[in-house]
Amino acid sequence: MFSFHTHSALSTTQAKILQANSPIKYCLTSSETSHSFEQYIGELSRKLAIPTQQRIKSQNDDVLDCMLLSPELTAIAPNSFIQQLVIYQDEALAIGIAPSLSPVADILANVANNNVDTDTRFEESHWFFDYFWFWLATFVLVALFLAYRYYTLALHSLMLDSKNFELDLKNKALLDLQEQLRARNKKLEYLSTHDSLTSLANRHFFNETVLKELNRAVRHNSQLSLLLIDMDNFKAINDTYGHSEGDKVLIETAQVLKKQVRSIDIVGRWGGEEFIILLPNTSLKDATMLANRICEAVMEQNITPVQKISCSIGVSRFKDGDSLDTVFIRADKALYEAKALGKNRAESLE
Ligand SMILES: Nc1nc2c(ncn2[C@@H]2O[C@H](COP(=O)(O)OP(=O)(O)OP(=O)(O)O)[C@@H](O)[C@H]2O)c(=O)[nH]1
Repeated sequence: MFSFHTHSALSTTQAKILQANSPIKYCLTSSETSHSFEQYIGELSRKLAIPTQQRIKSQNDDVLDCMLLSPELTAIAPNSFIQQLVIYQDEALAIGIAPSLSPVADILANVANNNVDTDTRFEESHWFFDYFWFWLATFVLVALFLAYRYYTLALHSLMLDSKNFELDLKNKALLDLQEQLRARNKKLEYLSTHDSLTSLANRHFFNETVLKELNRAVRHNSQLSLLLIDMDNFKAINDTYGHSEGDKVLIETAQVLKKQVRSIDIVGRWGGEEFIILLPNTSLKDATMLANRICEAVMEQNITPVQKISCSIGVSRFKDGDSLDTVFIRADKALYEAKALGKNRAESLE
């Protein structure tokens, strides 16, 4: 492939050579070594009777194919020289070397036909080199812009990461707080529904549970019984051993009661030294049997230093239209009966 270079597009070595041969203006070069081109120029020079053209070589391989028109050729204006090259193109064809030179011939023909000033034409054909600084500046600007974009994006991403990290920490702290809150709520709920001394259901929770169980019993047409338990001679225990020993008796008795019932039964502390047990799906007879078993179990306790302690129990059952109050009254009557009959026993009232 052949090309024309203006001075500005030539290498330093080429420019020097040109200067030495001043005022030569243009340099016809090929990127490949081309003997046919040399021959072509030689032939043309001979036919045009142009003083011998001069081929200048340098140590630089790049310039090996640089063909300079000798200083004598400056007598011919570049345009007219080019025109003559075109004129002799046919002759070049005749000597069989033109085909490999067709790119050169095409360029020359275009220049001649368009009647374009060679300077302009050649400058146009080397737009890249002539606008080198423009392209370089554009490239640098684009590179700077991309670097800036990358930098801002990276910075943004870093800031987001840090924000995310911060949010993660806050989120974790919130989750911890939520967990603590949940645990406290659970504890509060437990405290509000259980007796602090015995850990049995308190009266409030027991009342709520009775309502649910009563509804269930009505729905399933099942029996529901109630035990009212009162410790015997508890005042004497307190008086003899002290209030804290009395508390201990209440705590241990609560454990005995829990052990005697099923998991579906609800044991509560009604108040003072009184306990209450709700027995779902239990007849009055079975409830009375359980009450007697409880009396025996309480008696079997050996609490130091009180040792023997007993309780009395009143038993009743829910009938149609009953509420906790009405059943409680009958159970209390039965309890009174048990006390009256000598304590440490169970009595029932339908
Ligand atoms: N240690 C302790 N004593 C309590 C508690 N609640 C009530 N008492 C006591 O239980 C005693 C109940 O006494 P009373 O109602 O006279 O009944 P009692 O002595 O058991 O006699 P009977 O019921 O007839 O067998 C009182 O002395 C109350 O102070 C408590 O939580 N802890």
